[in-house]
Amino acid sequence: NITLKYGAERIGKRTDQPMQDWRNYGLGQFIHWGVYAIPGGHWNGKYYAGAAEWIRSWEGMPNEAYDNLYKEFNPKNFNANAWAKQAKELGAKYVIITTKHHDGFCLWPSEYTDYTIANTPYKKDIIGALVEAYDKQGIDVYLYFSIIDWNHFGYKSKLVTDKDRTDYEVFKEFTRNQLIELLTRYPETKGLWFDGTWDAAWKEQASYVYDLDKELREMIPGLIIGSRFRPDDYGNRHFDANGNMMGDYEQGWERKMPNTIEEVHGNDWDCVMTIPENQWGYHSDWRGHVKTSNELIEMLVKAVALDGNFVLNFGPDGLGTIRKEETKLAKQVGEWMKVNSTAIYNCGYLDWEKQDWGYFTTNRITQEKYMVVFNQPISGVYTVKTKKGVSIEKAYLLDNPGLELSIEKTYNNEFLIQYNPENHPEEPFVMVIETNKDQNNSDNQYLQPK
Ligand SMILES: C[C@@H]1N[C@@H](C(=O)NCc2ccccc2)[C@H](O)[C@@H]1O
Repeated sequence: NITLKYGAERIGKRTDQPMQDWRNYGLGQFIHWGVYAIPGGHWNGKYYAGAAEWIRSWEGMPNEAYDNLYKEFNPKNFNANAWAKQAKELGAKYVIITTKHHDGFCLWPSEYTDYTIANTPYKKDIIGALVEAYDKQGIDVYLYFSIIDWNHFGYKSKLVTDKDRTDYEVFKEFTRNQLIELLTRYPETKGLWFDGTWDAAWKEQASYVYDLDKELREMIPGLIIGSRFRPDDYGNRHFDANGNMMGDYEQGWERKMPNTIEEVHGNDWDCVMTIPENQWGYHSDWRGHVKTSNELIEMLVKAVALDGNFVLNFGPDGLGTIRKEETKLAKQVGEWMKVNSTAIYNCGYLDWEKQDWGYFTTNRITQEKYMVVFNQPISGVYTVKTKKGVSIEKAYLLDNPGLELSIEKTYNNEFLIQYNPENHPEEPFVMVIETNKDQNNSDNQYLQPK
């Protein structure tokens, strides 16, 4: 073990209520919105092949042109309540909203820079409107904040000269001021989702970030911050020099997912996912693969089955409209959630052997167990290998509890559930299974001591 002053503050999961609530969300919504939505991945009639929110870094976009775009930002179709209502129908339990992306443009009227919504034709506080709207829908609000800030003179990716260092000190105080300002203006905030912390300059700031982390957490008790914020004494992020995770959950799964529980290392984690291959901000010409609702549902279920949360990204356009492809997917996923969210909310990993037909999830409160089916076996036989001494006593469809499914027990304690759906559901479905160990099993209620 290496002695660290700024390493992991805790070993193992946080057990307080705000973190348990976070752990039980299952599904979240990411919103990437800002000035980059105006060009939408094009400039001067040319197509930008990168991620739309990075267009300022493209040689086809002169910095001076980009840095004046905010003077046109006037999203006349923006309706915070409509966005929050759509998120509710999607079934999202929390939302992560970009307050400031790498370009440094602030969607709130920050007093620490002029590069904010207050100095656009729109003028009004976008973050305030969204926090209020999502709160009204009962959706917890988390704020995305980019440490990278291409607009601030003091931001540096690496510190070479003395001037870099003195400028960077100004940038560090600016960053601290903006974060305190955000938590002061929006005390409903449940957590901060930091991004853009991979620079060498930031990785040298272990003690400053440690102190800032502590200061922010003291402002809002229970505040949740992931592993993409603090560097340890040696500049490691996510995991310190002893391999212990820093922060409250692992934030490394961006557009990718773990495949096994071993890769999760017993930590909480989120997967943040784009609908196209790699576009977070609005791009008017999505190229490559656009995920279907069934692909997104399988990612969501896989995340929950491996004890994580799945956060689906939406990139509204320059006028504040959520594009039709995203609206359609939100509706499709939401319809599936209306029927099947019992296997998602408050659910997590069940340590039974993964089977080809799909994923197990279990409710952390009731211990109820679910089989979420994506691959119907031609045989109609669903194999379940339980733990020693655990037998399956009942199996039925979540959306048709009256239809009990037949169960065969093999000699080596495997259970074969038979189900040949007449209607071959064209979408994933859920089976509920009851075991001899379940409190909620009707027979057991009489067997348990009074
Ligand atoms: C959540 C996304 N993160 C931003 C990004 O720059 N990702 C690229 C990246 C992803 C992982 C490690 C380093 C860099 C994207 O612009 C989105 O905001």
